[in-house]
Amino acid sequence: MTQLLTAKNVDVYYGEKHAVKKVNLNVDSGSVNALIGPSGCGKTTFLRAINRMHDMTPGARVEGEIRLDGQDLYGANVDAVSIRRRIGMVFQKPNPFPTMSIYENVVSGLKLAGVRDSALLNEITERSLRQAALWDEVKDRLKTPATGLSGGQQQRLCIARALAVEPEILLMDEPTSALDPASTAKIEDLMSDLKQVATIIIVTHNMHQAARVSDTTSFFLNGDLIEHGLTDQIFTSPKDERTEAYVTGRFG
Ligand SMILES: Nc1ncnc2c1ncn2[C@@H]1O[C@H](COP(=O)(O)OP(=O)(O)OP(=O)(O)O)[C@@H](O)[C@H]1O
Repeated sequence: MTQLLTAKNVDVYYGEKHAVKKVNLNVDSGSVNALIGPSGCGKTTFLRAINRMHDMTPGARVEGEIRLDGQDLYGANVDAVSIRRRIGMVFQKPNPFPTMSIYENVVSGLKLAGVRDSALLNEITERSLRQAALWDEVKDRLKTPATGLSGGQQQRLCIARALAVEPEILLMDEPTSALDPASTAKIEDLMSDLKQVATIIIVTHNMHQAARVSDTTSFFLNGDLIEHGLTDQIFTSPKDERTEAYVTGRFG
């Protein structure tokens, strides 16, 4: 495996608030990486730094270096929109475009990028919906409103929409926290297939989920990355006593 993403001395501030402190992290391509830690420890803040979402947050500031395939994502001539095409995101609450059909949701990013060839759009729609394990459930109603889907189906649609533009990395911010157990299980089952097409970084509150789906785990506390390692090691033989206290449920 090759290192796809490298974060070096990353700090994130909201005004005076120092939310992420000197974080160093390397992510291999083709892996699932979980970010865990108690509420407010900076997981989401770090995740959003990776695809420059803080560019849109008034008062937020990112320092340090984040590289994708060697390219400095905060470099002078780098366009944030092109970064978000290479690093897609799925949010906590499913957010399909409410006025669009299932099909239009999936192809929205491609259309923005100027793709007009309908055979190609159809082909990518099927491929993306299959990758998100939704194709069989929606193939006969692609032109119906996305809002007619269940919450779990809407979240898989959002995964398909993110995959359609073939991102190298997919960021997932607590993607199952608004879903029922059956929908959660479906998305967890998807992870090992998804990592064949995109490297995944997932924020989760659910330690069982991190243990089930990820290859590596990073434990955050008060903005510091306390420990990063193979998920098995983090859960069975953590090196730092704070990690141990957290993964054994003593706080958080
Ligand atoms: N837009 C913002 N403006 C100011 N402070 C913020 C903002 N967003 C987050 N924070 C603060 O930054 C810190 C880190 O928040 P963050 O959302 O990254 O934590 P988290 O680990 O993802 O928490 P949770 O698990 O509850 O989602 C918290 O103290 C939070 O209150």
